[in-house]
Amino acid sequence: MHVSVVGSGYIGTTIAAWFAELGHTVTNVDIDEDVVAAVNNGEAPIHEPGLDELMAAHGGDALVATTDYDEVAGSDVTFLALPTPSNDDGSIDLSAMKAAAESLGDVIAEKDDDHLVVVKSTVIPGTTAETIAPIIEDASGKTVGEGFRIAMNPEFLREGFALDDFKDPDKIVIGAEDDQAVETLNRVYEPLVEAAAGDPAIVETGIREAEMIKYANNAFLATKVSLINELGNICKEYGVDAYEVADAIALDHRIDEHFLRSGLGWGGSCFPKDVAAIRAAARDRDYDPVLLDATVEVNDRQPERLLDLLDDHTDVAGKRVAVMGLAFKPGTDDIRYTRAVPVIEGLLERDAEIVAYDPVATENMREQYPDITYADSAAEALEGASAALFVTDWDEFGALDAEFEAMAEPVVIDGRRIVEPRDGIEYDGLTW
Ligand SMILES: NC(=O)c1ccc[n+]([C@@H]2O[C@H](COP(=O)([O-])OP(=O)(O)OC[C@H]3O[C@@H](n4cnc5c(N)ncnc54)[C@H](O)[C@@H]3O)[C@@H](O)[C@H]2O)c1
Ligand SMILES: O=c1ccn([C@@H]2O[C@H](COP(=O)(O)OP(=O)(O)O[C@H]3O[C@H](CO)[C@@H](O)[C@H](O)[C@H]3O)[C@@H](O)[C@H]2O)c(=O)[nH]1
Repeated sequence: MHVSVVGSGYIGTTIAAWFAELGHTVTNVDIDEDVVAAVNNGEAPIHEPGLDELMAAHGGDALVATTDYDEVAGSDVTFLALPTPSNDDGSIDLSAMKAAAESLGDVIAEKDDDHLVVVKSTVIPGTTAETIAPIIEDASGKTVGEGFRIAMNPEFLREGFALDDFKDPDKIVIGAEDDQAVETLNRVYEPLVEAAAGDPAIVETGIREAEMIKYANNAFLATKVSLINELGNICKEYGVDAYEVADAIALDHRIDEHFLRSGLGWGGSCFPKDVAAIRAAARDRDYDPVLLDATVEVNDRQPERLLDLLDDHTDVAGKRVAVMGLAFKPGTDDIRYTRAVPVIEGLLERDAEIVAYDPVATENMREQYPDITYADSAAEALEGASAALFVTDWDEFGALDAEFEAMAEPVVIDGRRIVEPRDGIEYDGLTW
């Protein structure tokens, strides 16, 4: 099939590359010329393990990027993989989606065959049918079901594992109100389902349900992490090993072992924005989402708790402090809503001299904090530091050993349970 993907960010690039790998012809549209050039040169515009190889194989070949929406006309189906960031009140900003819907409508106006538009972005229930579809109708002069069709197909992949998650998903959710849209989406995913190592469930449901399933998924997982963080905080007060407790409760299949790592809490481009959006949407309908409010409150407190632990061990004013990890989690250069930001802010308030290290996210953070020092290695960050705060659980941090000996004062405050306590360091951790 000929598939087009609008937006070539974390989701758009991943799905475009995979659709090409699965044998589809793929056209990728993005407004950013640098992104388009990278894709056509066979380079990944974002950092994601394994993506370089996939882009090298298909970029400029089965996968061609363009800034020109007209190129979409030759495709059978278009996925909208555009950002839906938070407004100040938590609701989602649909400006990119609306602009793309209008451009797509102009293309559909000129097209003779039927076209399927699939919302891949995370949007509040009602958005696809009540906001996106009418814009395409106005711009194309056609109506849903006559000239074009609409569907919603949320994405559940995780950054850092994007390729594996996409090719081997637990579920594929197809939200649509007409059989032809369902059939087309099933054909798009057919080679993926055949190649998947597991047996992904295909959930055929309504458009609103598909939109809500995405928020429910993320709200559930974010709440699970906040719950284990709350329990971890209580464990610490009682000198109980929170990870032993987590391992034991995970044996109950109703709980399971995933998302039970307590620590600094959740960041990233999705949980913060999606929990904020569904809380705002609930309030919009006069429903008070007390549990989701608490989910966020627990999460907001974790960096403060880390900084309180630091204060228990040393006064960092005027001292060099290493911030170990800047990405919101390992395996990505994404710093959106990373817990590193409240940690850096807390250290700046304490007049610490910050030296930060991350294996891949340094350049992104440098744009936000140009005035702090960035080290090229973990060893360089630790050298001469009076304290080290572990913010991201990169594997390489777990292997640090002799490097701690170069610290001025070996105070190690672990936000991610990544450093093993040992002789020679003054260790404290959020949940240990
Ligand atoms: N990042 C994830 O892991 C993830 C996972 C599941 C769902 N999602 C959802 O997918 C959506 C996209 O997220 P993302 O992280 O890929 O976003 P992103 O910010 O990484 O990428 C968006 C891309 O869209 C381009 N763009 C912006 N406006 C455009 C327009 N009018 N026309 C064409 N291109 C345009 C940008 O240049 C950018 O390359 C969001 O709704 C997000 O919630 C993201
Ligand atoms: O036990 C855990 C698991 C995760 N986290 C933190 O939670 C955040 C999110 O992690 P993860 O879910 O692995 O990364 P994302 O790439 O943000 O993926 C989430 O958000 C995506 C975008 O919506 C969804 O597609 C995925 O299903 C969903 O897991 C990160 O800050 C992690 O450090 C923990 O603190 N403890």
